[in-house]
Amino acid sequence: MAVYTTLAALELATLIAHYDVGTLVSAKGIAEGVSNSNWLIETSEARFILTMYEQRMDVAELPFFLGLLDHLAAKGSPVPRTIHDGGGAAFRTVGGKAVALIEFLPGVSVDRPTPAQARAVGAALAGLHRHAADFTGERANSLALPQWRELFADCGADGLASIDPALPATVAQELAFLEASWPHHLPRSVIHADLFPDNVLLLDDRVSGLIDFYFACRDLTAYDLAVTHSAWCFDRDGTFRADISAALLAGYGPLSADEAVALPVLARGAAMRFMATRAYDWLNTPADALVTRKDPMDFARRLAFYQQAGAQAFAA
Ligand SMILES: Nc1ncnc2c1ncn2[C@@H]1O[C@H](COP(=O)(O)OP(=O)(O)O)[C@@H](O)[C@H]1O
Ligand SMILES: N[C@@H](CCOP(=O)(O)O)C(=O)O
Repeated sequence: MAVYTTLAALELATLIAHYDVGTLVSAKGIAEGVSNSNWLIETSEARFILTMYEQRMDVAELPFFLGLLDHLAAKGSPVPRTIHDGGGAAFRTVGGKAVALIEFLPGVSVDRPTPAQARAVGAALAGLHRHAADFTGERANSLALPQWRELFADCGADGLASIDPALPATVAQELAFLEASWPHHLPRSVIHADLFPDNVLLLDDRVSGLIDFYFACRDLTAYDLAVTHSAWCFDRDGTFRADISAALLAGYGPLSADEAVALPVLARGAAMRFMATRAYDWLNTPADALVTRKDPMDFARRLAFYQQAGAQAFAA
């Protein structure tokens, strides 16, 4: 459940009155998501998403995230626009917390994509990278290799072993491998960095929304494809879906020779990135917290797959 803060009807109506969007009709908390509080807002004119940024968000970074949404939407990516208030501001403050009103996009997140949907996701990701090319905002990746090492160190060997006895050795070996082989020289761009199925809205085979840009940053472009591959190409039981992989890669389009060679290493990195945050959260989320912890072992198994399959994981 991701509604950490309650907002009284009067507070909501007062907030909405600062925008040229009609009058408040209803507001419902949205249970999905883990990071921020979200409400589905209905006004006399349209639907919107109201996001309240919770403790993990550095408000100084909001202009980057919200500016990126506006830039991509203007270029034609299926990304929600930020609604600006009467004074032109992209976010406001309520009870000491930043809030933004965002365009509501239709569509549903799928659990088990079809190849046609995976192809559309690949194409939408390529479009996002193209459309972001002239975005001037800058944000470094705050969850890159050095931070994975820090997060695993914070977990401690005993903590990792409490998740799985083999995890401390797996993590130590893989960090050493990635630090020695990370392809720092590849082309860079603004990337989404978290394009999981729950961050993509689909209408049949069409991508109607790319959402949740709060990990977006400038990093290796092909790393974004590797993240997306690691998130989309496995069944719930961990089985690799070669058909989804082939469709996602075909939808994305051709990579440079260097990027294609680097994909297996980038995918191992992607698996480690999500193992790191999930393991940290697994050990540090109180039992009575409102959010459901995500299993780090899902990505330990994907890492083992990428280690074993190498380039075969990306065969056409
Ligand atoms: N622009 C949008 N249009 C439609 N639904 C949205 C939009 N933004 C968020 N949502 C809904 O809210 C949920 C949580 O949003 P998300 O940004 O993923 O939160 P979190 O950052 O906490 O994970 C999404 O799963 C989706 O159902
Ligand atoms: N995609 C990440 C979790 C990030 O949460 P989100 O709800 O903000 O996308 C994972 O699966 O570990």
